[in-house]
This record gives sequence, structure tokens and C-alpha cells, in this order.
Amino acid sequence: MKVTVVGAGAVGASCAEYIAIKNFASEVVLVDIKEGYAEGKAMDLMQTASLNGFDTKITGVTGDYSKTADSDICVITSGIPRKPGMTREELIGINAGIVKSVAASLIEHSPNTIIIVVSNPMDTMTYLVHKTTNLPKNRIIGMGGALDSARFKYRLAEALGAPISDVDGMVIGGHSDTGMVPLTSHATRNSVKVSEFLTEERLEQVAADTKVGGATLTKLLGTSAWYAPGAAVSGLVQAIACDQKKIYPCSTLLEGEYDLSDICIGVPVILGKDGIESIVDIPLSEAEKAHMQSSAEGVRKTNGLLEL
Ligand SMILES: NC(=O)c1ccc[n+]([C@@H]2O[C@H](COP(=O)([O-])OP(=O)(O)OC[C@H]3O[C@@H](n4cnc5c(N)ncnc54)[C@H](O)[C@@H]3O)[C@@H](O)[C@H]2O)c1
Ligand SMILES: O=C(O)C[C@H](O)C(=O)O
Repeated sequence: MKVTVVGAGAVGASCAEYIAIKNFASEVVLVDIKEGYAEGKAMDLMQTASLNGFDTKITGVTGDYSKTADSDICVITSGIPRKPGMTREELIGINAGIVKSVAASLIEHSPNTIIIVVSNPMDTMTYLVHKTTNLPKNRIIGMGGALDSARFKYRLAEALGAPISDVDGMVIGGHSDTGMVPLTSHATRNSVKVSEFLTEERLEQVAADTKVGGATLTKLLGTSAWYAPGAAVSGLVQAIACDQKKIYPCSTLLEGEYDLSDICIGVPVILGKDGIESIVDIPLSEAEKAHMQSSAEGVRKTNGLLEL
């Protein structure tokens, strides 16, 4: 199993590290545009192999896509992150050009690959990959919901005073400060609905904190987060590489599901060796349906800025 990660920055390196530590891939190739940067990150990570007990071979290259040939999975993290006070949508001007050219270079050398898009604004970048490549829709996956759901579970556990392992929950919708749809009505603490333990007001606070999860960290760190994003990507990569058939919320092209078409947005999907193997249609409350539609409007507005 060969995995390429483009962008050896904060998220790309974290993602490569988690993939290696989980020890399921034979090879990870890191690619960056900055001379020597991916090579350096790869060497540093390889020097953790004996300490962390993994056999995955990590290599780094500067812009040489021939070294990525025949990758089973390619992850795109290249592009600029936001600074405090910015929205993800403001990154479109620089990141669209980067994502478009990186996707084309990857597919030239790995025509059968599955692409995971991470660069922001992620739902629009995922749509851009659909519009500018001929990959089938099951092989283009946007990562956002897996991260947002992990943040939701963190906030739920905090509110419940429970261990995170006791909590389950999912966030669908657009990966943006206002577009996320945390499914509080479906969230559980060891099979018991969280509404049995938390007031409606507290649950609303959990949802609000979840939605600004990325912005909160950006304010604290001065740039956006990388540990949880890297771990979330590695979860998606592992689900595909190991044909796990796991459910993750991912950004995918909708063709009527959730009453939406011609848009990439986060919905629950089953991930296996073919990438997105199916979209899971879950019942939403009227409020969640309305929230999903307004989230889609936001994503469409950003998609409208693309020069297609
Ligand atoms: N979808 C998500 O959940 C999620 C989570 C975290 C970050 N992100 C996004 O991921 C992106 C990367 O974030 P980061 O913190 O790793 O940023 P970073 O600046 O640390 O790393 C980005 C890397 O991309 C490289 N790069 C730029 N143009 C390139 C090109 N054409 N080819 C190859 N490499 C190129 C840069 O040299 C840099 O090393 C940002 O757009 C950020 O908003 C998304
Ligand atoms: O917040 C960001 O800009 C990065 C990423 O989308 C995140 O949610 O951490």
C-alpha cells in the first residue's frame, strides 16, 4: 500500500506520522514545493521508526511526482492555512490553483488512485477536483467531518464529565465555522441519548463550540491545527487501505442524496477499498434538514468563486 501526501507542512507531516505509527502502509511519499522540506520531514520521521516501532518507509521529494507513481491513495494538504480572524473561505484565491495543479500531477502518475482532499476551503476544493479531473466520484473524498466529529466528541465528553471512549456523535454539513451540522439528536453516551444527561441549552453550547473548533485553535496557535487533522486523515486512509467499511462523515459529490445535487458536502459514507462505497442516508430532524440546506447554500456561494 503506497500513500502519497502532498504538502509536508503541519498537517501533511502529522498525517504521515500517524499513518506510519499505525503501521498498515508499506510506503508514504511526502511531496512539497519547498526545496528539501519534504526530504527533511521524511528523514526526521524515519528516525522515529525504531522508537515508535513502525516499518513504513517514508521518503520525501521536492516537486518530483514521478516518485509518487502508482500510489493507491493520495492526500492533498498543500496550500496555505488561515491566520486568526480569517475564515477558511478566504483561502480559496491561493489554494484553488494549488489543488488543481497538484491533483492533475498526482493523477498523471497514479491514474487509479483515490484522492483525499484536505486543503481549505475543503468542500469547494473537493468539488474543484471533481470538476477538473475525470476520477469517478467514489475516488474523490473530502476530509472535514471526521475531524469535526472528533471535536464534537471532545466537547460532549467535557460537558458530560465522561470519558471520550463512552461518547459517540457525528458532524455533517460543510466544513466551515457556520456550516457544520453537529447531530446532537443522534449523539449517545454508551447507547443512551446525550439529551438524557444534558439540557438543551448545554447541548446548544456543545454544538456552538464544535462549530468554531478550528477557529478556536487558530486563535490559540496563530495558525490552524494539525494533530487532530492529521489523525483524522490517517483514519480515512486506514479505512480505505484496510477495507474496513467504516462509517465516516466525508465530503462527497451528492446526486440527490439529502435533497442536494451538484455539490460536495459532508455526509456519512462507508469507506472501504474502493473509497466511498456508499452514502448512508440517516433520518434528520426538521431543524437538522434546514441546517443542512443552509450549510449547502454557503458551500455553493464559495463554489461560485471558482474559475471553472
Ligand atoms: N480539511 C481539514 O479538516 C483541514 C484541517 C487542517 C488544515 N487544513 C488545511 O490544510 C492546508 C495545510 O495546512 P497546514 O497547517 O499543513 O499548512 P502548512 O503551511 O504547514 O503546510 C502547507 C504546505 O504546503 C506546501 N505547498 C504549497 N504549495 C504547494 C504545491 N504547489 N505543491 C506542494 N506543496 C505545496 C507548503 O510549502 C507547505 O509546506 C491548509 O489549507 C489548511 O487550511 C484542512
Ligand atoms: O480551522 C482551520 O482553518 C483548519 C481546519 O479546517 C480545522 O478545522 O482545523
